[in-house]
Amino acid sequence: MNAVAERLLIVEDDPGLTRQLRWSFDQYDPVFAEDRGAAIDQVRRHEPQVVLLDLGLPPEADGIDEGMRALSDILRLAPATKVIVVTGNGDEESAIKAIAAGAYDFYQKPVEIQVVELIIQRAFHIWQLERQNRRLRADADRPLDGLIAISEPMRRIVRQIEKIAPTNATTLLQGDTGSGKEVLARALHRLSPRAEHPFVAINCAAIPEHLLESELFGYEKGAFTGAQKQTLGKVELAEGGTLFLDEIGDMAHGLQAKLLRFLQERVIERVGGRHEIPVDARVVCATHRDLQALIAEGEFREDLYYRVAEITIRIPPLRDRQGDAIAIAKALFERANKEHGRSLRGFSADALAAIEQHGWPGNVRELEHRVNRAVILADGKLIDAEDLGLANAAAEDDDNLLNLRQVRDAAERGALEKSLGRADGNISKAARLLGVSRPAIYDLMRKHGIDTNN
Ligand SMILES: Nc1ncnc2c1ncn2[C@@H]1O[C@H](COP(=O)(O)OP(=O)(O)OP(=O)(O)O)[C@@H](O)[C@H]1O
Repeated sequence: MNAVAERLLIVEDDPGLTRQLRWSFDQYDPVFAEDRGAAIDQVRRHEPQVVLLDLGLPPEADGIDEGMRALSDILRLAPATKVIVVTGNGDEESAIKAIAAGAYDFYQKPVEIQVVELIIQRAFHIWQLERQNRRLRADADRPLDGLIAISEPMRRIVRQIEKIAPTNATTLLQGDTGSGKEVLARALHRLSPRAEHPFVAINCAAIPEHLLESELFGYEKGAFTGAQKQTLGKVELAEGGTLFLDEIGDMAHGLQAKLLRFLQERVIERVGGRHEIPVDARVVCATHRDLQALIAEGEFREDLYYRVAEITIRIPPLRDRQGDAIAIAKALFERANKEHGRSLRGFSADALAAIEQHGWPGNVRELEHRVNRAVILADGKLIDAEDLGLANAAAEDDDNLLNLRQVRDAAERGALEKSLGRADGNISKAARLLGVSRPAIYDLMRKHGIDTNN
């Protein structure tokens, strides 16, 4: 944290004393004012961290009213300023009044330069410490840190998140795999009054149905073979905080009914338990699937849909968020460059063009994956399209393709086929290569008519 130049303002109407102070404190390059108006002008112009203020200012050099007004004006304008008031000999009452009004310290005339100097030094020191503190706090208060939103649709989403955060509304984040659903859910939590309480995430697609119930709702000792002790579920662990249910579209029907009950009545029952336990947790769900279509197919309960989608936020795929891919790539690059101890300079022009052109079927996660790999493997000082594994995509036979959608679809299919090929048809491995989840790769295979039994 870099220090700023120290600047002292001396508000004093006695010319003899002013001269003495100027000479004594020239290391601070002091600025001067003789009355309240001039003092305020100097505060505006020079933003001094420390002010030495004589309380007996004209037109009432014998009273303290004008000095007290100057004190309050300065603090209103620049509350962090350390104001040291100078009072008449023995006038403790005024000094105490000034301290009560926000002055940092006081000093009684006659002025002894060495003592005043110590007080001033300490005031600058405290100001620096407080500034550091303010900065650290501001960093912690920026919960959207790390979330990059350059494109208009993403900026709109961030504004929505900021509005929804203080409420308890159950929110559904709908977006393709890797598009940032979890980052947004976390931001929502951190911006909410629940921020001090836990954020508990669970991926409904990753856990087999019979285990998901006990993961979610917990179980009592002896509820089933292996249930050796009472165990709390994710819902209970999120007490006071936020429960993030990822891939809600993949939740089995039976469990949907239990989740609905929790959302309606705000109570749960542990597996093998006999009584209801009230839980106060805000629920945020996410899915890459089209819940309306799932409802039509009878796979998702309509009543649950209306409960989880009190507010729906649709996150567009990365390819539709103009400017985001490059901005996120650059931020990811900085992080990876540091993390892997490399000293690369950035992206070459062809890499940037490839990032803009690529269809990003795996969205930000794919971007993260490619940038990380490129940072580790790049030979030169700049990352080029080849390091990103995008050289072919850029040079693909695009003359034969009519529009952007077709280009993207072709790139998506190409990447899919390549990864399946490289993984010898092993879906999990192919998903890892592409940086997408298993359900997402099945969706992509369906979309491109690729046989899952291949
Ligand atoms: N706008 C963004 N700015 C910076 N990083 C982002 C952004 N969006 C996503 N990321 C990063 O991309 C990765 C994937 O994001 P996230 O896990 O939130 O996606 P998701 O939609 O929840 O994925 P999935 O559907 O596969 O669970 C994370 O590492 C996340 O930090």
